[in-house]
Amino acid sequence: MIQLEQLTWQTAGRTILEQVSVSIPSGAYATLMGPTGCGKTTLLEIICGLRQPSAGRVLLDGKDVTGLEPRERGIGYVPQDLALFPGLRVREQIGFAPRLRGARQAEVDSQVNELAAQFGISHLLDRLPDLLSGGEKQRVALARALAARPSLLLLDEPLSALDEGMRAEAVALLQRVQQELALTVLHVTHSSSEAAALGTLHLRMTAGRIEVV
Ligand SMILES: Nc1ncnc2c1ncn2[C@@H]1O[C@H](COP(=O)(O)OP(=O)(O)OP(=O)(O)O)[C@@H](O)[C@H]1O
Repeated sequence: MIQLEQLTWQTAGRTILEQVSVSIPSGAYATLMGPTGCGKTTLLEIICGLRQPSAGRVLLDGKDVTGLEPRERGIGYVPQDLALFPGLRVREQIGFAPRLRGARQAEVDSQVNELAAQFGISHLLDRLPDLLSGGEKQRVALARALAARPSLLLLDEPLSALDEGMRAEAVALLQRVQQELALTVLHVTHSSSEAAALGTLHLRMTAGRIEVV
């Protein structure tokens, strides 16, 4: 369960988010749409702790996480540009969070292999990100986010770089992963068909506010 309470974010004299309050129940697949520049990425970054709100609170399963570091929040984040680490091979990207948790090598390897199989990227484990296609990068970024074993997954337009066929495949993959892992998802998209296919809760942001549609 994510609860956003009266979140406000101001910068350079502009109010981008204005007292945004919304609850997303555990296990929901929430989609968030809204015009470009309205503050969707800003909201995701506040939820995962990459930005501090000017006011308001973020609660995860009833716990106030507003002051916690990103890695203390148990949130998986796939940013718009995917942000793969340039010098790391796919196995190191996916193994990053388990390593950070202090997992032993055998445990890291087994988790990397399991996620790679789940995402159909086992044959790519020794590649650097420069040598991956857009769709392959997107799968690696998702696998890397899930390696942190999050209960909440934040996705910022994760399918926008994909062609129609790959997008349909990715939608099916997201549905399967969300159900298998009982994840709560907040997925930003500009595509109403993507939102309709995936969402169990539809949110719209306009003029710094969010409403359920
Ligand atoms: N660090 C910053 N300093 C000043 N303005 C910023 C900063 N970060 C974001 N903004 C502004 O805040 C607004 C919201 O940006 P944000 O990236 O959250 O929008 P968005 O809804 O995700 O857009 P898009 O759909 O195009 O990805 C934009 O007008 C942007 O220019």
